[in-house]
Amino acid sequence: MHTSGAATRRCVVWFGQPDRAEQDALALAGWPVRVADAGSDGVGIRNGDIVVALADLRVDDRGVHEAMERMVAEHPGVPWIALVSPETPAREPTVKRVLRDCIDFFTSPIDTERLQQALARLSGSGRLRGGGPADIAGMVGESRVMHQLRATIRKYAPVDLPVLITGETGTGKEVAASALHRLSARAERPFVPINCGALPPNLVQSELFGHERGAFTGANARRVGHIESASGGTVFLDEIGDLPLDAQTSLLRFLQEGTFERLGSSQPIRADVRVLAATHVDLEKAVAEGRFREDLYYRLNVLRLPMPPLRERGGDVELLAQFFLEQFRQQHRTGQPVSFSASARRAMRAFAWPGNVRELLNRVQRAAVVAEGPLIDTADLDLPAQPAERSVAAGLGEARILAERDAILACLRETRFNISECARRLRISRVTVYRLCKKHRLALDELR
Ligand SMILES: Nc1ncnc2c1ncn2[C@@H]1O[C@H](COP(=O)(O)OP(=O)(O)OP(=O)(O)O)[C@@H](O)[C@H]1O
Repeated sequence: MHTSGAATRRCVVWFGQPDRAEQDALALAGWPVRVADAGSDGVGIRNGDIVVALADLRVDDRGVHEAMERMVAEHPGVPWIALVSPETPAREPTVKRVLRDCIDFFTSPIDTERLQQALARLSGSGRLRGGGPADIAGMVGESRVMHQLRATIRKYAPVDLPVLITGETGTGKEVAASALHRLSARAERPFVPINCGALPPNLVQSELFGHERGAFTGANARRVGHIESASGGTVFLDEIGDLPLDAQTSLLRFLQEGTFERLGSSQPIRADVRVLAATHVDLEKAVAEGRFREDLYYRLNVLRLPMPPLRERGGDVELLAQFFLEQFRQQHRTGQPVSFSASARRAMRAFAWPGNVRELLNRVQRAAVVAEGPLIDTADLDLPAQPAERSVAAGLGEARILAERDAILACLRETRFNISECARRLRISRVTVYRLCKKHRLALDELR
């Protein structure tokens, strides 16, 4: 990628050909422009950079559009804004796909003032962060599926519609719901999570919508329900499949009309609340079996967010394990253990994680307590051991090489690719870190 402009903490990477006035206007607003070519190797994010990418589609050139489509698809974690002109073939499938993946678009002549405002809004919304494992606060993961998930969350957050979050238990559905809230215009208002499965069936209506005094035996005072208390904000209905049918009917009415009634009252109350729902059961099956209202299902299922199981997130399992270990060490002010042995890492990678991220968190916390030395081992995690087949079969020489590669890669990940820190931990020089990366064909740019 060829770039112009100085190294910076935040910048616009403009894939295309901005004119001088456009570049100057953004630079003056504190957004230096790096001009880049869509056919280049990547967005060129340097460590800690905060980047917005502009997909300049103002030329009628199929090659450029195809390159842009590849670039946008390969960097779902970056917010993209499209620039179009009357020359842009907006009906071309390639162009349509780029536009679909962008969070906003501007038409030529570009209103740079409005563009500056859009960039300022993006900064203010907390949607822009430097690259790093916790790109959306509390959501760790660098795998492709997690980048895609974060891009979808950013896209759904500002749209004031229900989102149905699906996925196995412990995949982070509540973490995602909280992110959708924090990245929305409702962020300053309440976020109210409700576990529908934990509510006693006879109290669900009252818990959700409140009750008047005397509405039922024991209702000694008026009570405001969760929906009303979330006014202006977001409710997150976890385990929505467990909602009894009468509460489903009230919820449907609320979603359709924006009103509800407290139990024991016929006075409709209006509340402005966004509804997010989650399920780990097959809601379609519940509909087919008559346990869940079909009309409510369609209302909730406007935008769908499937959470990937941990076993499909590749190296994220190690990243998350190290994250939880560091959290534990900070909370409990303990010095040891500091990391995981190579066999523990193999075991974590091979395990199917039926309880997903929550199970990993629990196992790491337990292991942090029981481990004796500086490294958590497979037995501390109570996981089945995985033989290091390749090393044994290949003899000692190759085993040493593989161990060296594993150690350097693990340390790079733990230090989030901070070369100086990695060198310090391994007690080698920075030059040696680079030399070993070259020797083991570890492409730092790609791994980052
Ligand atoms: N990507 C992630 N990064 C860091 N922590 C995570 C991540 N995903 C989940 N967690 C943590 O894992 C635990 C389980 O997450 P959460 O409660 O959001 O899962 P869930 O899918 O809602 O579970 P359930 O189906 O049981 O309701 C929480 O402690 C959460 O903070």
